[in-house]
Amino acid sequence: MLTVRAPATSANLGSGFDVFGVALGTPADIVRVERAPETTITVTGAGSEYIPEDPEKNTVGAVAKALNAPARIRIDKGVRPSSGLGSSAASAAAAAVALNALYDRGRSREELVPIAAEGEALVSGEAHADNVAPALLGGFTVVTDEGVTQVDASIPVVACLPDISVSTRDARGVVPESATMDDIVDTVGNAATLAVGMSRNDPDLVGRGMVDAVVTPERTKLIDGYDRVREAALEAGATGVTVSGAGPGILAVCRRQDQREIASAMVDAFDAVGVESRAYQTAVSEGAMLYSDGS
Ligand SMILES: Nc1ncnc2c1ncn2[C@@H]1O[C@H](COP(=O)(O)OP(=O)(O)O)[C@@H](O)[C@H]1O
Ligand SMILES: N[C@@H](CCOP(=O)(O)O)C(=O)O
Repeated sequence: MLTVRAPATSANLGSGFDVFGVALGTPADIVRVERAPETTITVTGAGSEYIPEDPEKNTVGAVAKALNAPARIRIDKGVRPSSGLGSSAASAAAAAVALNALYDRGRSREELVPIAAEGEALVSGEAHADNVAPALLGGFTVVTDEGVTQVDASIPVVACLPDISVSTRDARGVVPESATMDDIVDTVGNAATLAVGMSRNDPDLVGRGMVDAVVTPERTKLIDGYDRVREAALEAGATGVTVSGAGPGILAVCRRQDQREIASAMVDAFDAVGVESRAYQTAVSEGAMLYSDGS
Protein backbone atom coordinates (compact mmCIF):
# COMPACT_ATOMS: atom_id res chain seq x y z
CA MET A 1 0.00 0.00 0.00
CA LEU A 2 1.22 3.52 -0.78
CA THR A 3 0.13 6.68 1.01
CA VAL A 4 0.39 10.20 -0.40
CA ARG A 5 -0.45 13.55 1.20
CA ALA A 6 -1.32 16.30 -1.27
CA PRO A 7 -1.94 19.86 -0.13
CA ALA A 8 -4.72 22.35 -0.65
CA THR A 9 -3.86 24.93 -3.27
CA SER A 10 -4.94 28.44 -4.11
CA ALA A 11 -5.22 29.24 -7.81
CA ASN A 12 -5.35 32.52 -9.72
CA LEU A 13 -4.04 34.82 -6.92
CA GLY A 14 -6.15 37.57 -8.55
CA SER A 15 -4.06 38.61 -11.55
CA GLY A 16 -3.12 35.09 -12.73
CA PHE A 17 -6.47 33.61 -13.76
CA ASP A 18 -5.97 29.97 -14.87
CA VAL A 19 -2.18 30.52 -14.72
CA PHE A 20 -0.93 31.08 -11.14
CA GLY A 21 -1.19 28.72 -8.19
CA VAL A 22 0.41 28.05 -4.82
CA ALA A 23 0.59 24.99 -2.60
CA LEU A 24 -0.57 25.58 0.98
CA GLY A 25 0.80 23.89 4.11
CA THR A 26 -2.70 22.98 5.34
CA PRO A 27 -5.26 21.49 4.87
CA ALA A 28 -4.45 18.37 2.78
CA ASP A 29 -5.93 15.15 1.38
CA ILE A 30 -4.47 11.74 2.19
CA VAL A 31 -4.82 9.07 -0.51
CA ARG A 32 -3.97 5.37 -0.03
CA VAL A 33 -3.68 2.97 -2.98
CA GLU A 34 -3.32 -0.79 -3.44
CA ARG A 35 -3.18 -2.73 -6.71
CA ALA A 36 -6.55 -4.22 -7.72
CA PRO A 37 -8.10 -5.66 -10.88
CA GLU A 38 -10.58 -2.76 -11.06
CA THR A 39 -10.62 0.71 -9.58
CA THR A 40 -12.79 1.19 -6.49
CA ILE A 41 -12.94 4.37 -4.43
CA THR A 42 -13.97 5.12 -0.86
CA VAL A 43 -14.11 8.65 0.52
CA THR A 44 -14.07 9.79 4.16
CA GLY A 45 -13.44 13.12 5.85
CA ALA A 46 -14.41 16.74 5.14
CA GLY A 47 -17.43 16.98 2.85
CA SER A 48 -17.16 13.32 1.84
CA GLU A 49 -20.96 13.09 1.67
CA TYR A 50 -20.84 15.35 -1.42
CA ILE A 51 -18.14 13.40 -3.25
CA PRO A 52 -19.04 10.54 -5.61
CA GLU A 53 -17.28 7.19 -5.14
CA ASP A 54 -18.04 6.17 -8.73
CA PRO A 55 -14.65 6.12 -10.56
CA GLU A 56 -16.33 7.74 -13.57
CA LYS A 57 -17.25 10.77 -11.43
CA ASN A 58 -14.34 11.11 -8.99
CA THR A 59 -11.15 12.93 -10.02
CA VAL A 60 -8.98 10.03 -8.84
CA GLY A 61 -10.90 7.67 -11.16
CA ALA A 62 -9.90 9.84 -14.13
CA VAL A 63 -6.27 9.71 -13.00
CA ALA A 64 -6.33 5.91 -12.57
CA LYS A 65 -7.74 5.61 -16.08
CA ALA A 66 -5.17 8.00 -17.59
CA LEU A 67 -2.29 6.05 -15.98
CA ASN A 68 -3.89 2.68 -16.76
CA ALA A 69 -3.44 1.88 -13.07
CA PRO A 70 -6.48 0.17 -11.53
CA ALA A 71 -6.42 0.26 -7.74
CA ARG A 72 -8.33 0.17 -4.52
CA ILE A 73 -8.20 3.86 -3.62
CA ARG A 74 -9.09 5.34 -0.24
CA ILE A 75 -9.37 9.11 0.04
CA ASP A 76 -9.34 10.88 3.39
CA LYS A 77 -10.47 14.42 2.64
CA GLY A 78 -8.87 17.28 4.53
CA VAL A 79 -9.79 19.80 1.84
CA ARG A 80 -13.54 20.39 1.73
CA PRO A 81 -15.05 20.20 -1.79
CA SER A 82 -16.29 23.35 -3.57
CA SER A 83 -14.04 25.44 -1.36
CA GLY A 84 -11.74 27.31 -3.74
CA LEU A 85 -8.85 25.50 -2.09
CA GLY A 86 -8.33 22.92 -4.83
CA SER A 87 -10.17 20.06 -3.18
CA SER A 88 -10.71 18.03 -6.34
CA ALA A 89 -7.12 18.75 -7.40
CA ALA A 90 -5.61 17.62 -4.08
CA SER A 91 -7.12 14.15 -4.50
CA ALA A 92 -6.13 14.01 -8.17
CA ALA A 93 -2.52 15.04 -7.47
CA ALA A 94 -2.20 12.57 -4.61
CA ALA A 95 -3.59 9.76 -6.75
CA ALA A 96 -1.26 10.63 -9.63
CA VAL A 97 1.83 10.42 -7.39
CA ALA A 98 0.61 7.27 -5.64
CA LEU A 99 -0.43 5.34 -8.77
CA ASN A 100 2.68 6.40 -10.68
CA ALA A 101 4.76 4.84 -7.89
CA LEU A 102 2.47 1.82 -7.38
CA TYR A 103 2.76 0.79 -11.05
CA ASP A 104 6.32 2.08 -11.64
CA ARG A 105 5.10 4.29 -14.47
CA GLY A 106 8.23 6.45 -14.19
CA ARG A 107 6.48 9.78 -14.90
CA SER A 108 8.12 12.94 -13.56
CA ARG A 109 6.07 15.32 -11.43
CA GLU A 110 5.85 17.67 -14.45
CA GLU A 111 4.56 14.82 -16.61
CA LEU A 112 1.90 14.06 -14.00
CA VAL A 113 0.42 17.59 -14.27
CA PRO A 114 -1.72 16.98 -17.42
CA ILE A 115 -2.69 13.54 -16.07
CA ALA A 116 -3.97 14.98 -12.78
CA ALA A 117 -5.69 17.75 -14.75
CA GLU A 118 -7.90 15.09 -16.40
CA GLY A 119 -9.70 14.99 -13.04
CA GLU A 120 -10.36 18.74 -13.19
CA ALA A 121 -11.89 18.36 -16.65
CA LEU A 122 -14.27 15.82 -15.17
CA VAL A 123 -15.59 18.11 -12.42
CA SER A 124 -15.33 21.63 -13.80
CA GLY A 125 -15.59 21.10 -17.54
CA GLU A 126 -12.03 22.25 -18.34
CA ALA A 127 -8.64 20.66 -17.69
CA HIS A 128 -7.25 23.79 -16.00
CA ALA A 129 -4.00 22.75 -14.32
CA ASP A 130 -3.43 25.72 -12.02
CA ASN A 131 -4.39 23.70 -8.91
CA VAL A 132 -2.83 20.33 -9.77
CA ALA A 133 0.52 21.92 -10.74
CA PRO A 134 1.27 23.40 -7.28
CA ALA A 135 -0.26 20.36 -5.57
CA LEU A 136 2.30 18.21 -7.41
CA LEU A 137 5.30 20.54 -7.53
CA GLY A 138 4.87 22.74 -4.46
CA GLY A 139 5.67 26.46 -4.15
CA PHE A 140 4.39 28.94 -6.74
CA THR A 141 3.57 27.69 -10.23
CA VAL A 142 2.87 29.34 -13.56
CA VAL A 143 0.93 27.15 -16.01
CA THR A 144 0.78 28.02 -19.72
CA ASP A 145 0.21 26.02 -22.90
CA GLU A 146 4.01 25.72 -23.11
CA GLY A 147 4.35 23.96 -19.75
CA VAL A 148 4.82 24.71 -16.04
CA THR A 149 7.33 27.01 -14.35
CA GLN A 150 7.84 26.51 -10.62
CA VAL A 151 9.64 28.43 -7.89
CA ASP A 152 9.91 27.48 -4.25
CA ALA A 153 8.41 30.20 -2.09
CA SER A 154 7.58 30.68 1.55
CA ILE A 155 4.98 33.40 1.90
CA PRO A 156 2.66 33.46 4.96
CA VAL A 157 -1.04 33.37 4.09
CA VAL A 158 -4.43 33.11 5.73
CA ALA A 159 -6.99 31.05 3.79
CA CYS A 160 -10.46 31.75 5.17
CA LEU A 161 -13.17 29.25 4.23
CA PRO A 162 -16.80 30.30 4.78
CA ASP A 163 -19.47 27.73 5.36
CA ILE A 164 -20.96 28.27 1.91
CA SER A 165 -20.37 26.36 -1.26
CA VAL A 166 -19.50 27.67 -4.73
CA SER A 167 -18.82 25.11 -7.44
CA THR A 168 -15.93 25.82 -9.78
CA ARG A 169 -18.19 24.97 -12.71
CA ASP A 170 -20.70 27.69 -11.69
CA ALA A 171 -17.96 30.23 -10.95
CA ARG A 172 -16.45 29.65 -14.39
CA GLY A 173 -19.84 30.60 -15.81
CA VAL A 174 -19.46 34.23 -14.61
CA VAL A 175 -16.00 34.79 -16.12
CA PRO A 176 -16.26 37.65 -18.67
CA GLU A 177 -15.60 36.73 -22.30
CA SER A 178 -13.51 39.83 -23.03
CA ALA A 179 -11.56 42.59 -21.29
CA THR A 180 -10.55 46.15 -22.17
CA MET A 181 -6.98 46.90 -23.21
CA ASP A 182 -6.56 49.05 -20.05
CA ASP A 183 -7.55 46.11 -17.87
CA ILE A 184 -5.23 43.77 -19.78
CA VAL A 185 -2.29 46.15 -19.32
CA ASP A 186 -3.02 46.50 -15.59
CA THR A 187 -3.33 42.73 -15.21
CA VAL A 188 0.00 42.05 -16.96
CA GLY A 189 1.71 44.58 -14.68
CA ASN A 190 0.16 43.11 -11.55
CA ALA A 191 0.93 39.53 -12.55
CA ALA A 192 4.56 40.39 -13.24
CA THR A 193 4.83 42.16 -9.87
CA LEU A 194 3.38 39.12 -8.12
CA ALA A 195 5.77 36.71 -9.84
CA VAL A 196 8.78 38.82 -8.87
CA GLY A 197 7.43 38.96 -5.31
CA MET A 198 7.19 35.17 -5.16
CA SER A 199 10.75 34.70 -6.35
CA ARG A 200 11.94 37.20 -3.69
CA ASN A 201 9.66 35.87 -0.91
CA ASP A 202 8.31 39.40 -0.57
CA PRO A 203 4.71 39.56 0.80
CA ASP A 204 4.42 43.26 -0.09
CA LEU A 205 5.08 42.70 -3.79
CA VAL A 206 2.90 39.58 -3.87
CA GLY A 207 0.02 41.43 -2.20
CA ARG A 208 0.35 44.39 -4.54
CA GLY A 209 0.32 42.08 -7.56
CA MET A 210 -2.88 40.27 -6.56
CA VAL A 211 -5.18 43.05 -7.81
CA ASP A 212 -7.45 42.00 -10.70
CA ALA A 213 -10.25 44.01 -12.31
CA VAL A 214 -11.43 41.39 -14.80
CA VAL A 215 -12.48 38.06 -13.24
CA THR A 216 -12.43 38.67 -9.48
CA PRO A 217 -15.16 41.38 -9.33
CA GLU A 218 -17.65 39.02 -11.00
CA ARG A 219 -16.86 36.21 -8.59
CA THR A 220 -16.99 38.24 -5.40
CA LYS A 221 -20.74 38.66 -6.05
CA LEU A 222 -21.08 34.91 -5.30
CA ILE A 223 -19.51 35.26 -1.82
CA ASP A 224 -21.68 36.78 0.96
CA GLY A 225 -19.64 39.27 2.97
CA TYR A 226 -16.62 39.34 0.62
CA ASP A 227 -16.03 43.13 0.73
CA ARG A 228 -16.34 43.24 4.50
CA VAL A 229 -13.92 40.34 4.99
CA ARG A 230 -11.41 41.84 2.55
CA GLU A 231 -11.48 45.22 4.33
CA ALA A 232 -11.07 43.55 7.73
CA ALA A 233 -8.05 41.56 6.53
CA LEU A 234 -6.40 44.65 5.01
CA GLU A 235 -7.00 46.66 8.19
CA ALA A 236 -5.38 43.86 10.21
CA GLY A 237 -2.26 44.07 8.06
CA ALA A 238 -2.79 41.84 5.00
CA THR A 239 -0.67 42.97 2.05
CA GLY A 240 -3.21 41.63 -0.45
CA VAL A 241 -6.57 39.84 -0.44
CA THR A 242 -8.42 38.05 -3.21
CA VAL A 243 -10.75 35.16 -3.99
CA SER A 244 -9.01 31.80 -3.63
CA GLY A 245 -9.52 29.84 -6.84
CA ALA A 246 -13.16 30.05 -7.85
CA GLY A 247 -14.19 30.82 -4.24
CA PRO A 248 -15.80 30.92 -1.75
CA GLY A 249 -12.44 30.70 0.08
CA ILE A 250 -10.64 34.04 0.49
CA LEU A 251 -6.85 34.29 0.48
CA ALA A 252 -4.92 36.95 2.41
CA VAL A 253 -1.16 37.33 2.00
CA CYS A 254 0.70 38.78 4.96
CA ARG A 255 3.79 39.02 7.14
CA ARG A 256 4.13 36.29 9.77
CA GLN A 257 3.58 38.64 12.73
CA ASP A 258 0.17 39.77 11.42
CA GLN A 259 -1.18 36.31 10.58
CA ARG A 260 -3.12 35.58 13.78
CA GLU A 261 -4.86 38.96 13.86
CA ILE A 262 -5.81 38.72 10.19
CA ALA A 263 -7.29 35.24 10.71
CA SER A 264 -9.47 36.39 13.55
CA ALA A 265 -10.51 39.60 11.73
CA MET A 266 -11.66 37.57 8.71
CA VAL A 267 -13.65 35.09 10.80
CA ASP A 268 -15.27 37.96 12.76
CA ALA A 269 -16.18 39.77 9.54
CA PHE A 270 -17.90 36.69 8.13
CA ASP A 271 -19.61 36.22 11.49
CA ALA A 272 -20.97 39.79 11.27
CA VAL A 273 -22.88 38.85 8.11
CA GLY A 274 -24.13 35.60 9.62
CA VAL A 275 -21.68 33.26 7.89
CA GLU A 276 -19.61 30.76 9.86
CA SER A 277 -16.05 30.30 8.67
CA ARG A 278 -12.70 28.82 9.54
CA ALA A 279 -9.30 30.36 8.87
CA TYR A 280 -6.14 28.38 8.09
CA GLN A 281 -2.98 30.21 9.15
CA THR A 282 -0.51 28.66 6.78
CA ALA A 283 2.12 29.43 4.13
CA VAL A 284 3.15 28.65 0.59
CA SER A 285 4.67 25.19 1.05
CA GLU A 286 5.78 21.97 -0.57
CA GLY A 287 3.81 19.71 -2.90
CA ALA A 288 2.56 16.12 -2.65
CA MET A 289 4.58 13.80 -0.42
CA LEU A 290 4.85 10.05 -0.84
CA TYR A 291 4.67 8.96 2.79
CA SER A 292 5.04 5.27 3.19
CA ASP A 293 5.13 1.87 1.67
CA GLY A 294 3.30 -0.24 4.21
CA SER A 295 3.38 -3.45 2.19
N1 LIG B 1 -11.76 13.46 -5.07
C1 LIG B 1 -12.57 14.53 -5.07
N2 LIG B 1 -12.39 15.49 -4.14
C2 LIG B 1 -13.21 16.56 -4.11
N3 LIG B 1 -14.22 16.77 -4.96
C3 LIG B 1 -14.43 15.85 -5.91
C4 LIG B 1 -13.62 14.70 -6.02
N4 LIG B 1 -14.04 13.97 -7.07
C5 LIG B 1 -15.10 14.62 -7.58
N5 LIG B 1 -15.35 15.76 -6.89
C6 LIG B 1 -16.42 16.73 -7.17
O1 LIG B 1 -15.80 17.95 -7.57
C7 LIG B 1 -16.56 19.05 -7.11
C8 LIG B 1 -15.63 19.93 -6.28
O2 LIG B 1 -14.67 20.45 -7.10
P1 LIG B 1 -14.58 22.01 -7.32
O3 LIG B 1 -15.95 22.58 -7.56
O4 LIG B 1 -13.54 22.23 -8.35
O5 LIG B 1 -14.13 22.50 -5.89
P2 LIG B 1 -12.72 22.78 -5.34
O6 LIG B 1 -12.51 24.21 -5.61
O7 LIG B 1 -12.80 22.55 -3.89
O8 LIG B 1 -11.81 21.86 -6.06
C9 LIG B 1 -17.68 18.51 -6.27
O9 LIG B 1 -18.83 18.46 -7.10
C10 LIG B 1 -17.24 17.09 -5.94
O10 LIG B 1 -18.30 16.19 -5.79
N1 LIG C 1 -8.51 28.73 -12.39
C1 LIG C 1 -9.63 28.02 -11.83
C2 LIG C 1 -9.26 27.58 -10.45
C3 LIG C 1 -10.36 26.89 -9.69
O1 LIG C 1 -9.88 26.58 -8.39
P1 LIG C 1 -10.78 25.84 -7.32
O2 LIG C 1 -9.89 25.65 -6.14
O3 LIG C 1 -11.93 26.73 -7.04
O4 LIG C 1 -11.20 24.54 -7.96
C4 LIG C 1 -10.82 28.98 -11.78
O5 LIG C 1 -10.63 30.09 -11.29
O6 LIG C 1 -11.90 28.62 -12.25
